[in-house]
Amino acid sequence: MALRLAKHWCLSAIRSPLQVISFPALQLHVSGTAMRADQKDFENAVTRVKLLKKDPGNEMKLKLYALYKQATEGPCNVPKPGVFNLINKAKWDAWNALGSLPKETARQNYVDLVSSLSSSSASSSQVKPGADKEQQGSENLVVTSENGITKIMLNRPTKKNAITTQMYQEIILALKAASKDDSTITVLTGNGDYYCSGNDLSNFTDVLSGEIEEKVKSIAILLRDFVDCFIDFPKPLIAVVNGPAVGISVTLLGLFDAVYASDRATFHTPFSHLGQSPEGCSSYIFPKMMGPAKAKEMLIFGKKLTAGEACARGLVTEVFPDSTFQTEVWTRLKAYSKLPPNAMRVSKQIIRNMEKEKLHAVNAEEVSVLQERWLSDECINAVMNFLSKRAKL
Ligand SMILES: CCCCC/C=C/C(=O)SCCNC(=O)CCNC(=O)[C@H](O)C(C)(C)COP(=O)(O)OP(=O)(O)OC[C@H]1O[C@@H](n2cnc3c(N)ncnc32)[C@H](O)[C@@H]1OP(=O)(O)O
Repeated sequence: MALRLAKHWCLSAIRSPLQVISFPALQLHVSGTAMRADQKDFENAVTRVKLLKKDPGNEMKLKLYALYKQATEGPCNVPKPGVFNLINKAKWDAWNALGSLPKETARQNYVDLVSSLSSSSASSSQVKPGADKEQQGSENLVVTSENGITKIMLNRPTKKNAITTQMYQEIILALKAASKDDSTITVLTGNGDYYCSGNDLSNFTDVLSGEIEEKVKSIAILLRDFVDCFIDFPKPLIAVVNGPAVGISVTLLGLFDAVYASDRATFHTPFSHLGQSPEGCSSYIFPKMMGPAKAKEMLIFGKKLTAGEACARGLVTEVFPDSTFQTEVWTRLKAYSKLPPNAMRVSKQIIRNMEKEKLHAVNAEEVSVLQERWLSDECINAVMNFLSKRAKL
């Protein structure tokens, strides 16, 4: 089963052609190795290139392009593009420079080159996690505390604040710390034009490297712990929804004590489109909150709501014009933060305690269904489709 899926992921990703966005001169220095790459290694390498998180730069892209063409089509056999067709000329030059390099050698060189790329990006990303735990925040998650308010801000605006696995862990730590700090209320918000685009879909790319079921299991445990933290959070928790919200950032809103939204915000749960199913206790809270018909419109059919519609359905507490959103909301929150903290905690607890057990059970059930979904062809295809369209190479 695992092998079949691994193969499926790899083959599904080989779709978009390589595109080079600039055109530096090219010199090839690719060493061979004793190991011979077979077709499957090559396909795996092609997939890994599409999923690289960091742009490898144009020179590297040209090398990869040339080796790919040589490995799949043999020596350059197309007419040289005109002098003003700069990008295609650079690509042609790169391919042509490989002369009569045999296809097998090109394939091996491509695999080696991708391995060197993947290992250098892995080593640079390993530096962070330890330090982040101590700081309870990082570049992607900024935690500040003042005037009785702890603010947890998603800070990945170029990716629309999509949540990586590291960010899930950091949010868990930040919530645990906030539950014990001196603040009266805790706020979750986003930096930039989006509140959050939901789960970072490249969280699933690790699954490519094998042991699929184990990886999916660890993501499931992470999701369950993450949602549990919201269920158990003891202080007033407020969402300041500064822009569009997608996926898990929407479903979680049912666990907040107040949700303030800019009139620019939208609320979208495209689970069926992604071959997935609802999480964040929304399968239980949304029907209770807005009635089953309206909840199903969102959770099954993926209807995107405006802030006004979300407010009418009880998902949002109040909508503010975007131009005055930050000022109005923060003025309100500062006033709330001066209310007696113990009274607010006790009131929250008495409301939450009625349903806490049920919510934990719902969370466990949702995660278990999702765990199956993540292994389904529907989900795999949808995620690969997004990721391969996104790939810039
Ligand atoms: C622990 C596991 C939990 C699992 C449960 C969670 C489930 C969910 O949350 S499901 C929802 C997942 N999210 C999505 O499906 C949204 C995917 N993104 C989009 O549809 C669009 O990016 C957009 C509508 C959010 C924004 O579109 P647009 O304004 O056109 O901007 P771009 O598409 O160009 O996005 C800019 C940049 O950001 C990257 N990005 C955005 N969202 C995600 C994401 N969810 N995952 C990964 N990357 C994302 C996008 O790829 C662009 O990157 P570059 O191409 O590198 O610039």
